[in-house]
Amino acid sequence: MGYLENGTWHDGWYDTKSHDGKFVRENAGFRDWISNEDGARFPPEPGRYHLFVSYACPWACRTIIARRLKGLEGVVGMTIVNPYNRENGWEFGGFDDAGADPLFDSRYLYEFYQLADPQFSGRVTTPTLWDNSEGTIVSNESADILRMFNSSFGSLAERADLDLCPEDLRGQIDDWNERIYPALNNGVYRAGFATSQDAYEAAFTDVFAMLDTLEAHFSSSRYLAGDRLTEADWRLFVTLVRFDTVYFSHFKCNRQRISDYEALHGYLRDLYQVPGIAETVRFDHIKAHYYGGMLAVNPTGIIPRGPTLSLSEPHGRGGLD
Ligand SMILES: N[C@@H](CCC(=O)N[C@@H](CS)C(=O)NCC(=O)O)C(=O)O
Repeated sequence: MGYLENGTWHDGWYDTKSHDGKFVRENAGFRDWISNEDGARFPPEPGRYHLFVSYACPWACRTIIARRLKGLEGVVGMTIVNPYNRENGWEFGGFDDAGADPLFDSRYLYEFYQLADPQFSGRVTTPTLWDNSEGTIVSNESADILRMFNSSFGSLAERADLDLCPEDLRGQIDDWNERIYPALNNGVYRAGFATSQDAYEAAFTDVFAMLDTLEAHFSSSRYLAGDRLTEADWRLFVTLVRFDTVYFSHFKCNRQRISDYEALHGYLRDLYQVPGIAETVRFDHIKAHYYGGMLAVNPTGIIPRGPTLSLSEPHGRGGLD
């Protein structure tokens, strides 16, 4: 884990000291947009863009899921990085299904950031969306990449008809996203990376208040917004699916497991069983990354064997609206 400063790599953990022990996530360094509008700098083109992702990373998995569901696999290339993220950050190869760099044969993901901006200062994160034509990074913000994959590729997407962010549900989707991101998606990280008791407890309270809210919602509704799966569900799914294996123990979010919540657990299984999704959930990468890579949180690097999950059991949610 580290960062670039004026284009030079430094090994280093997050600075919580200057925030009273709180973990504060940095904004993404690249936030351009693939667009089908006339004259766009980054127009949709088959084979032009490449996605660098970690199967361990919930933010990256949002984009893996969108690429999969939209049928963009033949249009946007993808390389899985090694899950450990140690002193040189994200690295190519050396783990089951982690690929070599297909473009420049580099060793580390930070080399792409140096190519995009030789003076770049900031963190090197997954997902990273690379543009082969300009030789630069379009975006390393998953929320934006998710929206680009949903709507910027038009008929290049095999499932151009599938809209993960339909106009009539946009307000509800944005509202859920704005509530779930700080309290839960990032809340588990705020709990796990806190270096003061107060910061940890505030995050813990937010995480379980949100899970309780969601449990009540899913007791009578099948999905977050309307009667369809939307982007808001997939953004939530990537956190829920890691919860019992990682966030409960490693990040100390241990009031309850998702499997202790009846409706949330059914909802999680419902989404896990959507065709194509289970393959995006790689617990070998997830455990290696969190337990084996975050030595500031787990200094021995020991990877726990459990827990046993039941994500493929019947979800029983077909009767809900
Ligand atoms: N806002 C970013 C956050 C991405 C992010 O923080 N990814 C983590 C992996 S789960 C990462 O690459 N961390 C490396 C670092 O912070 O140095 C997004 O949603 O795309």
